Parts: sequence; C-alpha cells; structure tokens
Amino acid sequence: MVSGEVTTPLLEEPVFKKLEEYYKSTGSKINFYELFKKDPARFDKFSLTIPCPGDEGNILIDFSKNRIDDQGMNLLFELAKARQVEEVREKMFSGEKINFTEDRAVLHIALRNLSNRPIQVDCVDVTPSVNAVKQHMKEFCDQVISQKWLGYTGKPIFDVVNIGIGGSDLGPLMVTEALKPFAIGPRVHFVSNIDGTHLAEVLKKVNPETVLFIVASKTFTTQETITNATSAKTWFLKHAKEPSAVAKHFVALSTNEPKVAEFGIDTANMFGFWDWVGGRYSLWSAIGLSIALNIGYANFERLLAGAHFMDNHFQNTPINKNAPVILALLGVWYGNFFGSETHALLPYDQYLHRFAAYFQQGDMESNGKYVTRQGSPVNYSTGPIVWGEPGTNGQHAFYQLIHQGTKLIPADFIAPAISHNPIENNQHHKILLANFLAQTEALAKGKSPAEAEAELIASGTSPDHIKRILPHKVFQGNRPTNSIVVKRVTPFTLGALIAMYEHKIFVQGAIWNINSYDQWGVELGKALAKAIEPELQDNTPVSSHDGSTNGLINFIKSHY
Ligand SMILES: O=P(O)(O)OC[C@H]1O[C@H](O)[C@@H](O)[C@@H](O)[C@@H]1O
Repeated sequence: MVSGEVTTPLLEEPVFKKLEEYYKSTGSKINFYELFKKDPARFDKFSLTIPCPGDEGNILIDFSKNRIDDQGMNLLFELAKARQVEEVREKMFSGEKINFTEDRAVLHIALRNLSNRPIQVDCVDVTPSVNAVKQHMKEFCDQVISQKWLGYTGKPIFDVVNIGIGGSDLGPLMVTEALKPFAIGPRVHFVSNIDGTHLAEVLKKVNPETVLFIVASKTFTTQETITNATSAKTWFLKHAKEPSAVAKHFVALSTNEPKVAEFGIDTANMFGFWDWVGGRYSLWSAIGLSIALNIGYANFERLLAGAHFMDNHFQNTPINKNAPVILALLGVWYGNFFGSETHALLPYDQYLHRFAAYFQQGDMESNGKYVTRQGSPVNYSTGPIVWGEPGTNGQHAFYQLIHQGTKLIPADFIAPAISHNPIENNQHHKILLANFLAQTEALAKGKSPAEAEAELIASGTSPDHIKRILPHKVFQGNRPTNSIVVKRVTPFTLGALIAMYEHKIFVQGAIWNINSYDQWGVELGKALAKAIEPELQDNTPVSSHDGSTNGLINFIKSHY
C-alpha cells in the first residue's frame, strides 16, 4: 500500500453517507430549471470562466444546468477532500508510482511541462530527456515540412501514414481531425485495424516515393500494428526494391528499442518515450509525431502549452473552482446516486468528430475497473460508458432517448464561439450554435402538460385527439448538461480541453479508489486471439473451446 492512500471504503466514507441522506431528502427531488427562477445568480455561481493567455479567449464551463444546489456541491467538494484528491494529485505531479500494478509513475503532465520544473522518477529528472525527444521531433518535422527530407527517389514527403492502434492511434487521429485548419505539412492517414481493408484502402491513396510510415506502438509488440507495419514494408519494398530505402520511409515511435531494431527500423529514426506515459495519455509524447508533421512543430507545442495551462489550473486552483474536479464530482453525483450508467460527449464542431471516440478509450480504459487499489471488489459503480457524436447530427439520431427515454444521460455539450469556416456570412455557425443552445435549454426546460395542451389547442387539435396524444408531447425536462464553450478550437484550447478531461478521469479514479492507469482487462482477449489464430490455418474441426466458440470456429472453417 502506498503511504497516505485512501483505505475507507467509499460507501463508509462519512461524507458519502451524508450525500446519500442529502440525495434522499433533497438531491433526488431537485428540479434545476425551477431553481433558475428562484436564484438569478445561479449561472454565475455554477459556472467557471477560465481566462486563457494571449488571444485564446476564455473557456466557459457552465454547470448550472445540473441537479445540484449549494448544499449538494459543498458535500461533493467535501467528498473530494475526504478521498484525498489533492494529495493523490500531488503524488501524480511529483512522479510517485501511482500506477502500482505496473510499478510506474503517471507523468503525461511531464510531457507538456513547458516551464521545465524538474520532475523526478527514481531520483532522475525526466525533463531533459523529454526535451531531447521534443528537439528530435522538431528537427525531423522541420526537415519533412520544408521538403528537405527526401524519399528514395529524391522526392519530398507528401503523405504520412500512422500505423498504430488504441492510444497509438486515437489521439493523433482525433487531434489532426480537430486541427485541420492548422495543417501545413503532409497529409496524414491512419491505419489501425488488423482488417486488411484498412491498410489496403490507405495504400491506394499514397505513392511509395513520397510516403512516410510512422510505426507507433509503445510496446512494439501489438499484433495489429506489427502485422500492418510488416505488410506496409512488404508493399514498400515491392516498389523500392532496395532495403536501404526503408530508412527514408519508416520511423518508429516506441519505448522498446530492441523490438524497433528487430523490425528493421534504424534506431536513429526512432522517437522514444517512457513507461510512465500511458498509451491513452500519449499523444503529448513522440506518439504525437503525426500531429506535429501535419500542423507543424510550433502548433504541436501550442497544443502542449494548452495542456500545461490546464495542468496548472488543475494543480493550483481550489477544489471548488477547479474545472476537472467539478466535472468529475458531477459525474460521481449522477453515477453513484442517480444510477446513470453513461456519459455523452457532444461536440458542436465537425472538426471534433472523433472527440467522443478518443475519450471512450481515455475514460473507459482508465476507469473500467471493479477492484479497489487495495484489491477488493467495489460495491458501487465506477467508470461510465462514454459515447457521443457531433451535433447537430446526433440530434437527428439518438437525442430522442436523452429527451424522453427512461435513462438519465448526463451530457457535455462542447462548442466554439467562432467557427473556422464562417460560410454564408457565418449563418451555418449561427444555426449550429442555436441548436446547441436550444438542446441544452430543451433538456432543462422540458414541456409541461399544460404547455403541450395549449399548443395542441392552438393548432386546432380536437379534444379527443388531445386526450390521446397529450402524454407523448410532454417532456419532463430537468435533464442535466454541462456546456463548455471556447473562443475557437485552436491547438491551445484543444490541448486545454483534452487535459481537462484527462484530469476529470484522474479525480474520479481517486474518488472510486481504483487504479486508472493499468488495463489488464484488454490482455485476456489478446492472449486468446493468439491461441485461436493457429486453429484457423486449416479446416480441421476443433472441439477444445466452449460450445459456442467451437461452433463459430467450425462454421468459419466450413468456408475454407
Ligand atoms: O502502443 P501499443 O503498445 O501498440 O498499444 C496499443 C494499445 O494496446 C492495448 O489495447 C492497450 O494497452 C492500449 O492502452 C494501448 O493503447
């Protein structure tokens, strides 16, 4: 056990019990829309404005449309204190090995530590090595973007293919999509799936003379990535013929130098990182190389600066004004008291269309745990199911269930005030924002039976028909949302938003007393796939698995 670790089971925490009582007597009955009528200061009280430097504007986090009041919020803040969120936060920032099941520190914050504060792991300051890799990345990006890095026939690089999966794919993919307006370098493509279709379709778009493959894998043992990278190399050599050409067209991002060399990539073309960078927190490391190549190193550094800015906010702001802490506590409030099982991320920005997918891994791989740090099964709910799609698309797909379904689905709406594409005199963006505002208002306000009836009468509906359809036209409202508005989606504001959600995950993990930084759950499936693969090599029937698995394998083999 790590010293100072929380050992009181969550449900026995005195303030958790107080919260339970408060939930029964008051919290469960709150209609926050009604509270706006009673308290004109509610928005000011339950929102945060975080001023960003330069012309990045403010980040507004409006959490007033939640089932909370002063008493509830104060109890939640007390809960954060009781669960020692501040102490555990210090452990993370100071490089303690809080990921104890892998005996690792958790230091994605060190990758964006632009103030160069020394951070020690095993008595060694990691900052110089972080800066050295960043310098290598910068030089490489500058060479590729300025077209000084030439392929085997002397042509510059026009396309970059990032081959990686999970944390070595989702971050760079999400960020390069989000920051398309900032692209100045080669086009980027992503191959993650072992399904040969993924690689085959990307290879159709690129030219071996002008393509750069980035093999991104922390462990450099991930089956999908190594198989895809090997096939990409075979394809490349079919064209280039000469093995020495590989050095100009393949680079590796990894913590595993021997495996990189074994694969045949010159370790001079390897960008390293460290075991204290979790895969799902690695876009700030060398894993971000495809981002830096696409938007330029200076913009990549702005992304880091935005994250560093949020790290400072998280580390230095009192709990009751701390954005990640507040978002985390609200999640705990719904998950552990109201029984909400999911959390929706709904960006009103087409460029952020992979944001929810990114945090699906970030959150679900981190907090999808049922065992406490001390090793006992929890008797409370932990990480939510995270999902979402950009608005307004989602409105025409699944919002019906958020409005009138039986499940309580807390949702974060994320929007930029200013669009990168203000086409038609900005009309598109105004319609987009009007929809974002209308949805959060509708979810809050709902529609009472009296309002619905008045509408039906006004539209000339017959009394008999009104009687029949009225209940279907009523919305309960009181459905919680957070609204997060930035001036514009820029490398800086995006970096800050990502870091905010990373720290939210951290705070929830601390409250639930789980290790947010390992992922043993994904290992079993990997091991079993390795065992089944040889069985698919011929058509001999198998009988060594459970009935279903045998049946499936034999059905597939019957097509061989
Ligand atoms: O970068 P790697 O080592 O290829 O891992 C890719 C992914 O593999 C597994 O699914 C998990 O461990 C993820 O957290 C990780 O992001």
